[in-house]
Amino acid sequence: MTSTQTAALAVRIEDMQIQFGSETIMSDFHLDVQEGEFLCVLGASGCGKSTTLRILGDLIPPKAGEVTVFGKPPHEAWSELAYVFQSPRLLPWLSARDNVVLGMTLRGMRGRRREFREVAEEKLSLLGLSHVSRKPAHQLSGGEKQRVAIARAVAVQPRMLLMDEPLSALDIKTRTKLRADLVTLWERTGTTIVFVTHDVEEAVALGTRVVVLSSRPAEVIHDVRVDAAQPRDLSSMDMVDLRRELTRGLDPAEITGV
Ligand SMILES: Nc1ncnc2c1ncn2[C@@H]1O[C@H](COP(=O)(O)OP(=O)(O)OP(=O)(O)O)[C@@H](O)[C@H]1O
Repeated sequence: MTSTQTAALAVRIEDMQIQFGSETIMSDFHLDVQEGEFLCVLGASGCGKSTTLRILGDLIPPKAGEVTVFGKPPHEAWSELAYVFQSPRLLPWLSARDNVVLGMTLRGMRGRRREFREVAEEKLSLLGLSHVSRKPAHQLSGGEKQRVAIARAVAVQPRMLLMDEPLSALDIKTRTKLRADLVTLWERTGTTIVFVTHDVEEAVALGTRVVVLSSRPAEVIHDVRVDAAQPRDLSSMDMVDLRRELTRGLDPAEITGV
């Protein structure tokens, strides 16, 4: 591999082993993510998707193997990442805007509070939330809260967003709207996104690339580039075929959106 290719790599996972007690979740696992990619990760329940995100974010170490994020070990790269989880994890008594500001403060970003608020307003506006920016988080709907969580993650200007089933708790209408917002966000910022989901339709709606992991020990059983322009027609034959292809080798009980 040339140095130019290395520079374009956001994530490199080589021979990674994950073990909890006597259980081997992954052994010799490989995955590369290119900078700027919107990678969707599908896979059997318990195959290690969330654990892999935690390893990238330096929350836990792998048992063995080499993991680099932007060419560095995860403990040197964590400040370039931001997480979005399935639940929004906001402080309920703070306004939407101040939850975003808090994220920037906790990240140790330098600046005046007024500047932080301006950035927060801008990110909330990008996600269609200007009208609720002063509302306390506990008064927001589930979809609004998750948007605030995404705005909070984006406000720290991460080079990579790690998203762990961020839309799965939302109703279909909100989910569909948020998918479109996420694509807009990705197009405008160019941030690398690694997005874990159980929903095949969601993966093909969002990703520039979709990988599917087998159950333990997990390995990549499908790795597909999705070149279709956004917004995508999910009922087109190409998309229907792609959804079928991606579900081969997966337990139908563990996935949705086929
Ligand atoms: N801290 C831990 N201690 C022990 N076992 C763990 C720990 N964290 C995860 N596991 C186990 O490791 C396996 C992989 O977990 P992980 O959450 O990464 O799976 P996943 O692919 O994200 O699953 P799902 O799709 O169901 O969310 C599971 O069997 C889980 O029970």
